[in-house]
Amino acid sequence: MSSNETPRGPVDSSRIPRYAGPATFARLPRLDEVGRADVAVVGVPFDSGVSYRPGARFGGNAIREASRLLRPYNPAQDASPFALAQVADGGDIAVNPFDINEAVETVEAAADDLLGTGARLMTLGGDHTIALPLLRAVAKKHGPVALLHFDAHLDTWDTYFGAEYTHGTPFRRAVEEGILDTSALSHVGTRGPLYGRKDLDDDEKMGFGIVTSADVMRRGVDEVADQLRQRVGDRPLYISIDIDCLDPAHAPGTGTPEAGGMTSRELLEILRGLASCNLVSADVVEVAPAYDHAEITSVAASHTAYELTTIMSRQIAEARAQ
Ligand SMILES: N=C(N)NCCCC(=O)O
Ligand SMILES: [Zn+2]
Ligand SMILES: [Zn+2]
Repeated sequence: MSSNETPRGPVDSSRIPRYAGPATFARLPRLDEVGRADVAVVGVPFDSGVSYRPGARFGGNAIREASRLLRPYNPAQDASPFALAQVADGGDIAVNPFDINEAVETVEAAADDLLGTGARLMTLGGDHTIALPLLRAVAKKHGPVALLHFDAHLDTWDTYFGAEYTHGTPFRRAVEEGILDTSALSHVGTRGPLYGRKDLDDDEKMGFGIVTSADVMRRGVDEVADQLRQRVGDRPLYISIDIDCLDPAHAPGTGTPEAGGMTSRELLEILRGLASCNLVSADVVEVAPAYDHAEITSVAASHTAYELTTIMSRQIAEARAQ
């Protein structure tokens, strides 16, 4: 879309029932219907990197289904994200479920292609393994990026069963590869048992700060968002959201749930507090609908992706206006 074209928005749910027709994210047009997008929403049906319950390969489509109820105006950010920029659903990246190395390469290549069109990426579903190839692609474009990683887990472990590419190891690999700006890294929502104290020591050496779920509760969302904003500054920022950052009460449909997590309200409010950051791409991973009830998890994930796309659309519109 060039700057003088009006973005094509979602199907009007006051005219066509929102439960009718195939699901795209927020009932937006498909990418092939609009040619190119400022924000491409893409599913990644991959879960061969999990260490416990499988099922995140179905996350992207569950989030699309739950996103039928999203409406075009976001009052929390005073913005109509799909009118400010062209947001479109780019479908799924077809990854090999039997070969993790090949899957990682496929995700990176698909992300390269989409970023090469000038789009920012909002990926849906998959297990956390996919953050590594997505970060590789983003870093090729922007250089090493700041990372805010919302998760119960550190995901900076080394290997599982000798495997380097798993959902517990993407951010150690990313630090090793030099694709993260190690002066601006933070986990948010961390909690639960670890393998040993060394997990935390290693993580700190890699440059990560930690805001635990208990910190969010004690200090409150505004103070946490302020601190994260300061840490990130105006660096290009990637936000990776493992839905298990939420308490299992707010996100039961996930593969490695841990008690004592954030509420969906806390997560959404922290994200809104990051609206001024230079968000270049984001993911929402680890939604495993087979363990969900009443779409609790996929509704939370769809609203999370909505806040993230709103941040990106606002920034695209602001940059155009300058
Ligand atoms: N990235 C997620 N969701 N979980 C990582 C858990 C790794 C483990 O089994 O210790
Ligand atoms: Zn996790
Ligand atoms: Zn994770």
